[in-house]
Amino acid sequence: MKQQLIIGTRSSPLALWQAEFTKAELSRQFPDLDIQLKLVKTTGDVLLDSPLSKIGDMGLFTKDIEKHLLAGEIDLAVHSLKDVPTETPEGLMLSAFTEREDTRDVVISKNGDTIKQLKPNAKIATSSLRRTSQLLSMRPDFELGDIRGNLNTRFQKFDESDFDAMLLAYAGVHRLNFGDRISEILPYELMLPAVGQGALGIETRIDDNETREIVKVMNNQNSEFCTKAERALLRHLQGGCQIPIGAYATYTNGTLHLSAFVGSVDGKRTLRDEVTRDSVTEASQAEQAGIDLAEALLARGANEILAEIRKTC
Ligand SMILES: NCc1[nH]cc(CCC(=O)O)c1CC(=O)O
Repeated sequence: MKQQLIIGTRSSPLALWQAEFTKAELSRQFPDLDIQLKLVKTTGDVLLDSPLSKIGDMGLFTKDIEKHLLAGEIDLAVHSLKDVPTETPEGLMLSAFTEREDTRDVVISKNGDTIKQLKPNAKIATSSLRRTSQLLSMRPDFELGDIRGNLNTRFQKFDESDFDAMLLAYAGVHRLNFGDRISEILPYELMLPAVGQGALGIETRIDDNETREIVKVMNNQNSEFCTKAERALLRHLQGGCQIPIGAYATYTNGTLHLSAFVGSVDGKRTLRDEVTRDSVTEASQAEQAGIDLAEALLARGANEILAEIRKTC
């Protein structure tokens, strides 16, 4: 039995919260294990401060930590699952999908306005194509801009800016105790979250059976099936580009339900569809539901929307 376990994490306050949470859970279940955190600076963190950077679902937050994992300098990596690319590097695997926090997005507005209440042509901060597309499809009048940095920095910059509102994930806002700043929790009918939003993905080396066995206690089957369905959908659609796509799965009494959205960045073309599968008992069935929904979206015109986006990415 292993005596020491080293967790690799980014050093942002949210990443540290998530790594400390993982450490606490593992310590509770394995009291004799010596668990240490190792902070890793990632390309994504460096680029956060550069205004020209285009950061997104390209593994910029995960690649550097994965190098440390492959080199054996850390035993496991704790990521926000939504920042983890759908293709995992050779030799590594996601060994646990934690129970999800509320997966919805939230509006933080200066005077407490909801999306509907915000004034015409309000200035909204978001850098995500997914949020941009869904937001503009509801409110084409909004002027969108960008606030960069980790969550704490974004709150600080937002308060000093002339933005009227910003959009964030409930999970991060709640974990860092900014919950009292939430003006509206966006219902799934208006805003589908990012694939994997609200869950942590715990990554290990494939050949490290001992660590895999230990981190299994963090796995939540419901979360695993739901996020695997969402990730299979994304893998089937994305083709190396950051695209405006949202998805949300539930898994109750053996029934998996998956909703998804694909849209143009300007929000003028949007597609939504869903699939329900009964008697799901294996992760592979959940993944198949994701692939089938992706195919249905492609057949209904997602391929044209995506082709347009790929021209510029
Ligand atoms: N892309 C940044 C990121 N990665 C994970 C979270 C929050 C935690 C989560 O959504 O799981 C955030 C911030 C945000 O989108 O508001």
